[in-house]
This record gives sequence, structure tokens and C-alpha cells, in this order.
Amino acid sequence: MTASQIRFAEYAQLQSQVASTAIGSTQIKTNAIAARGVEMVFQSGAERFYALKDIDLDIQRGDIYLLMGPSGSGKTTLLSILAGILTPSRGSVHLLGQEITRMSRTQLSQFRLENIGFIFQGFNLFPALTALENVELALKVKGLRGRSNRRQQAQSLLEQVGLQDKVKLLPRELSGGQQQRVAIARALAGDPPLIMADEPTAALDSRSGHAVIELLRNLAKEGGRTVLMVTHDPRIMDVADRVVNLEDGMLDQRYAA
Ligand SMILES: Nc1ncnc2c1ncn2[C@@H]1O[C@H](COP(=O)(O)OP(=O)(O)OP(=O)(O)O)[C@@H](O)[C@H]1O
Repeated sequence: MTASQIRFAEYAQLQSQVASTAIGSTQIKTNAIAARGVEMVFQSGAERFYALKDIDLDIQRGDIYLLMGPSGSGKTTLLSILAGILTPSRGSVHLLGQEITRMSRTQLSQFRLENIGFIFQGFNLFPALTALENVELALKVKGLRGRSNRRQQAQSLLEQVGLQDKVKLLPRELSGGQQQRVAIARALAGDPPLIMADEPTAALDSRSGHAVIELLRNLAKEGGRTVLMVTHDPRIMDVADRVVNLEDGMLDQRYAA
């Protein structure tokens, strides 16, 4: 190779590095969720346990992503880091183009309140409050002013999840699937662009599990929201845009069928 050919090869390599860095940073800015080099180490005495190792993840806006993998593979730890509930030992997380791993606690909790709706396996509803009051309370926490305004919005959210006839019932008077719908309506309070769910169908029978999956799919597709779910439920794979598999704290990414 001549000196000028070597210089050209070096130049071409440099150009491609610059281009890939530019693509990487564009993705970080435009994606709903972007994680780079995320590592989570739990220390117990002299022992260090790597729960997550060098995780890179890009989740596009409007998509349904599933986080699957065996028990203990790190799913809840990763979801908690992506939701800003846990701080990673290393690496960065951007949500909606903003780096949450650089935010103060106060900034982070405000960001979470405005942008993320959470859905849990055990529904986490207040047992003494009706379906309507549970959703109203979430709207109050999110800062929506005016009691009648909150009532109206809660009513409309419960309509969106098909529970317009059940608004006055207490959680114990609702089926598991209906309770999970109330929890979804509550997660939608304030119209957050991101929905994060930990095993949303685990406590449900097959029929109500399916109805909840359909609802989550419609929320993502019609509402333009991004949904990230931890699940063991293979039925959800049918509606996912992408399945992300964790194995011993490492990612194996593949597209859903
Ligand atoms: N606070 C902690 N301190 C020490 N180890 C922890 C802590 N939290 C999680 N771990 C460990 O990290 C690993 C991943 O846990 P995680 O709960 O993320 O797994 P998971 O894939 O969600 O499991 P499951 O499907 O059973 O809920 C496990 O080995 C767990 O014991």
C-alpha cells in the first residue's frame, strides 16, 4: 500500500467512525429510550455481583418492547434503571432525549411524574377508593387542578379502558382483569408518553390477560405511546414490535415474529 492509499484508508475509517457516532447520538436524542454501557453491580461484603453487564438498548417511540428472560436474569433491575428508580453503577440512560442518569433526585421524580406511567403485576390500587377515585388521585398527584376537572378526566380514562359502567365500584368488587384496567387508566393519567409495566398479565387468567394485552397494544399504536414490559407471558410476543431477551445480565436482541 502506498502512503497516500494508507492515508485514504485512515481517512475513510475516521469518516465511518464519525458517521456512526453521529447516528448513535441521533438515536439517543430521538429514541424514546436509549441506554449505553449500562452496568449494575450489587456489593455484598467483599463479593461483587454483576446483575447487568454492558447493556446498550434503543427503543423507538410508539413501539411495544418486551423484556423477557429467566428468573434472576436482571429484568426488573433493568426496568428500574430505565425508569429512573435505580441508578446504574455505570453507563447512561436517555429518556425522550434527556439524560436521566445526570438528573438530580428532584428533577428525576418530576420527570417520572410527567413522562412515565407505571403498571404493576399486583395492580397497587387503593382498596378503600373506588375505581374513579383511584384514577382521580393519580391525576391529583400529577398536579391536575380542579376537582370537577379531575372527575371528568378520570371518567374519560376509565371509558378508554372499557370500565365506564364500573367507576363506582371498589377494587374488591372488580375482577382481576378489571382491576388491571383501572391500573392502566391510572397509568395513563396526565397522558405520559412512556408506559412501563412489570408483569402486567401475570395475575390474570387467559381471557382477561388477552384483553389487557390488546388494550396495551391499542394504547401504543393509537396513542403513539412507547410501552416497555417485563413479562414471562409468551402471548404478549404476538403484539410486540421487538423482544429483548436478558440472559445472565446480558442482552440478546431479536425482532418479534
Ligand atoms: N438489591 C439487590 N442486592 C443484591 N442483589 C440483587 C439486588 N436486586 C437484585 N439482585 C440480584 O440481581 C439479579 C437480577 O435480579 P432481578 O430481580 O432483576 O431479576 P429478574 O429477571 O427480574 O427475576 P424474576 O423474573 O425472578 O423477577 C438476581 O440474581 C438478584 O438476586
